[in-house]
Amino acid sequence: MFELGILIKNILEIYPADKAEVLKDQYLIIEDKKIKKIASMESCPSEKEFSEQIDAEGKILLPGLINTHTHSAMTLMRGYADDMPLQKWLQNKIWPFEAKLSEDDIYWGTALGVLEMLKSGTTAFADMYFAMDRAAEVVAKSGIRAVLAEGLIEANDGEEGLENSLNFALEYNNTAEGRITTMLAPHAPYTCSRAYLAKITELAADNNLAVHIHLSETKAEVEDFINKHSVSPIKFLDEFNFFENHILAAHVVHLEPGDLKILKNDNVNIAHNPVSNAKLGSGIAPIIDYLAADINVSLGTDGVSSNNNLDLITEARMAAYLQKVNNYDPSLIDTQQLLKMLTINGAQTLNLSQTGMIKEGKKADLILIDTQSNSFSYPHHNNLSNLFYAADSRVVDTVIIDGKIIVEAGEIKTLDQEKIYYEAEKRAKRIADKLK
Ligand SMILES: CSC[C@H]1O[C@@H](n2cnc3c(O)ncnc32)[C@H](O)[C@@H]1O
Ligand SMILES: [Zn+2]
Repeated sequence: MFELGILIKNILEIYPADKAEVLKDQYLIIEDKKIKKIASMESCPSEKEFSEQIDAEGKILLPGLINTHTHSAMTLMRGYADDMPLQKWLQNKIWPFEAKLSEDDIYWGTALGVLEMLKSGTTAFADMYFAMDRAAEVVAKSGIRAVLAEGLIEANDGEEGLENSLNFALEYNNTAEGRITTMLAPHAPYTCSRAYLAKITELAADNNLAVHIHLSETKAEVEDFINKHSVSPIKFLDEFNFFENHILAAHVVHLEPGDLKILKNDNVNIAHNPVSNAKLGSGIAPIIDYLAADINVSLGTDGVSSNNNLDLITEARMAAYLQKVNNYDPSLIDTQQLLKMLTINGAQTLNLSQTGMIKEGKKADLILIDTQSNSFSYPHHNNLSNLFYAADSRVVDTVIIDGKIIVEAGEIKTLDQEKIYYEAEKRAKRIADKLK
């Protein structure tokens, strides 16, 4: 049947993200999954010409937010392991819990993560975890966009795991009507050997796949690495051309001399995770230096166990505040930069160049923010300021992905929220009880 498209009318303001300009009193037409037209309400066509229409009075339109580093199923570990440093947290609490996860647990943990991401305005995310075929089921059902990768820890996964992760990446790339793409994902240079990482580098190049990795997250990790290998993790990877593929490097908090030059020359994409870095006491990534060097910086939440939510609006606030306080300079990282990190930069990081901005011809991944919501606060001098400095994700009203309305008036249309809460609670308790 011929699809008539969606009309969004009376949009208070549009923030395109690729330019600082704010468009006021607009309408936008979505057709065939894409943004067909953006224009002033003065020339708005009749709503009869459309199959669906949204009245966006009092609402502002933004590109969908992009979470460039998470482990969705870790929602099951929310509140299970707080107030610990990274290695102790992983070794004493997280890895023992993960060893007890079944594939169904991962399905329901991912479902809880995706539900929370959608309701908080995230339209695309990058996930590194286990049993990603089950995560892919959730992505397909929910309508979200995702870049999925099977995480690899050499001691657990070995050659067989590597082969499986490649098979997953090849089989699932460009599935769910194109909403799922894939990467390879060695966990970190301290859990994978040179030979293993070199093999992944070769496989990524041969199969045109990007690579997602945790990199230089804590001071102790970098110091231990240097003691063992005599060079920093970044220099170590550079020695066998790891960075020649498209790289999504999560964290990148602690640099050694020479590292910044490598990141810049090799166009490494950095997923900055300020809340997780703060909570685990890992430090503050020098993103001001990255941005000054024209390195692409986007934002990620990391897993819920180190955050403890998936709210990119509060993540952005933390990103700005940490740079301001750490450098004694309140002018650092303004709201337009936050918007860019959450959208265009995220799209570049995930190789999703058709998303991340509001422009005719781009994919219709869009969110409407309700400026009348209690959480948005008053007065309204500057709506982007209220969004990032006063609000939280409860202000998200509508989420559209690939031209489809997924969240309407704050309610999810594609997933069974009550069932997800029930399953997540039951499964998280079962594992925690076993580990007591
Ligand atoms: C191999 S799948 C991903 C693996 O990473 C673990 N993880 C979660 N958060 C972090 C982090 O901040 N640094 C390092 N590793 C992390 C997760 O629990 C999985 O085991
Ligand atoms: Zn992580």
